[in-house]
Amino acid sequence: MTAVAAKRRFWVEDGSSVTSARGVEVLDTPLLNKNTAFTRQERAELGLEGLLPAAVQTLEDRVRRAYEQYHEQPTDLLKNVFLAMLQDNDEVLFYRLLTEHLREMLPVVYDPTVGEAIKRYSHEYRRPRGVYLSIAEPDRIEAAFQDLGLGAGDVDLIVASDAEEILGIGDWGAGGIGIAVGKLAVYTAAAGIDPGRVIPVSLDVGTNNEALLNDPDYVGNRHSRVRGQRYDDFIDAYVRTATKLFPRALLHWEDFGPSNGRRILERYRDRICTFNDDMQGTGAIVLAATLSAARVAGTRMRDQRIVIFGAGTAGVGIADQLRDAMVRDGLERGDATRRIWCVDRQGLLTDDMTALRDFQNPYARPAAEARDWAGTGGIGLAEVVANVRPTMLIGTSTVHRAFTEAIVKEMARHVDRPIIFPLSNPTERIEAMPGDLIAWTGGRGLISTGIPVPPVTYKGVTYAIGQANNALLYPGLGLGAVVARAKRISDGMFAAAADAVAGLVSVNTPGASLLPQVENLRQVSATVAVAVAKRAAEENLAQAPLKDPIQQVQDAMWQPEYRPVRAG
Ligand SMILES: NC(=O)c1ccc[n+]([C@@H]2O[C@H](COP(=O)([O-])OP(=O)(O)OC[C@H]3O[C@@H](n4cnc5c(N)ncnc54)[C@H](O)[C@@H]3O)[C@@H](O)[C@H]2O)c1
Ligand SMILES: O=C(O)C[C@H](O)C(=O)O
Ligand SMILES: [Mg+2]
Repeated sequence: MTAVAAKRRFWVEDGSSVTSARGVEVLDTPLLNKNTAFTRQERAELGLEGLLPAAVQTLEDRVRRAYEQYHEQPTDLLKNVFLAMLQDNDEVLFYRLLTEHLREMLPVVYDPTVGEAIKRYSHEYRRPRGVYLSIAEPDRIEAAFQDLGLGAGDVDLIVASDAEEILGIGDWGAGGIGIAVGKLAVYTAAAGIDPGRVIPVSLDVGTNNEALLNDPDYVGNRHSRVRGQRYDDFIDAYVRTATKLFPRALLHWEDFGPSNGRRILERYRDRICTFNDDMQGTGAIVLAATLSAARVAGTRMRDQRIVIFGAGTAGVGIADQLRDAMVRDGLERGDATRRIWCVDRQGLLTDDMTALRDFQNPYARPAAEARDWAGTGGIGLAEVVANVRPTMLIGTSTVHRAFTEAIVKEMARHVDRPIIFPLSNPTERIEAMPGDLIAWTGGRGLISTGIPVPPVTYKGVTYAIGQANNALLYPGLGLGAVVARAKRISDGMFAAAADAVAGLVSVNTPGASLLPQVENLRQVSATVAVAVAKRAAEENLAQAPLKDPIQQVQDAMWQPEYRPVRAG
């Protein structure tokens, strides 16, 4: 039985969990199990007396021991596996430990170690978590969800991935469930989304990763990726079934390939409550970091000249939100678009190129503009930077070390405070390390990264590097949507979320971070949630009354505490 399937074994009444389970079944239900923290009375009532050692311990005792055991794990991957086992055994303990040590453990549960765990998924596999939907059996989708035993009002959030572009590490097939599980752990740790009301989903449409196809241990469908009508019908069957069975659920899309991510979002965004995290969550957190950077630089949004390296799902998602922010700052849409230059594998995207993706087209530059820019190898990033003299350089390319010393120094020659965001994840994909960027710009660079990095000291100033990762944004967005019971997720809700994050940052001291610190993730998420819920109400998208959004958001946050358990 999966961890999620076990949920139907209990319900909550007056702050207590009431369960029909007895004995080992209680210990096997992660959201019910308190292990040595069950009281004598609970042990008697639930048939646990012979099954536990004598001591009755507290959650604090259990956290202390789990923290010691965590430190006995020799590698980050084994720490990740240890935490997954804890989550499958005692979810309250897992979340309490994670919440108390967020800065230390977020990189293990989430980016960057989650990437390694996904690569190793079939080998480290111990037990299932979530719902695994197979393209071979689209008519079994409903039955698969029903196996969870959850009712129509029981689910707030579903995170689904087809795993075609996991972080910057490509196609990892069935292992992609790991990104859905990781994102959901962050939703709970950061925003108090109730872990009993969420579902991680693997949409297994095959994989083009030959190492997996030839790995005897691989646990997913062993064929190449299905595309075209069959793929679309499968996604459609997932959306229809999930929204029919769980009409209150927000559908979050994660790590789809560029040919599908945007298409899927465009098809459903005006019909159901849904968003794509890589495009929209990323766009909004990068906008927040940009607003802070512009404050430090003393410049306006409308005056930025922006080069985006890697015009895929995330890169163009960022372009869209920066363009919209320039429009809000007074530019015409066309003029705002013209302040953005996108560079991809084929170099600068220009309007004479025939193979551009639909979503890249709006950003294609007139070919005539760049006629004289070509160096020996065409119009690459170096030529674009030299000619555009950008104020901002954003990396979403997955190309490690693409931001070379020569390119960065050239950029820094023409602008006082160069804004440089190497956003590719995980660590082995990042376009440049912050220490180098600070040194190459003589401390003038305004830097933010997707992975967590330690502060950099340069010439006596310590630079805190804010993590421009969508983890600072989507948990609060989700919580705000849940509290407002939003019908849709609008562009306005992302803009409100970005403003809320930027509003929490004080950039007055030299070297200050452009984004709030990860330790403050719960506060950040609560603030974002309030802003998102209010915006939903203003746009008539809220289905729940919002009398006191600040209190409503607080009340909605699940806390990692043991509840009393009664036999029922
Ligand atoms: N910090 C964040 O919150 C965040 C959010 C989303 C994605 N990302 C990261 O951004 C990266 C891209 O993710 P995505 O979902 O957009 O993937 P994607 O596959 O949709 O886009 C990557 C783009 O980079 C281009 N590219 C690849 N090699 C290139 C090269 N040599 N030169 C120029 N362009 C090249 C690809 O053609 C593609 O258009 C990943 O590393 C991912 O982890 C970070
Ligand atoms: O998962 C992350 O760390 C951020 C982002 O969604 C990504 O795909 O890289
Ligand atoms: Mg992602």
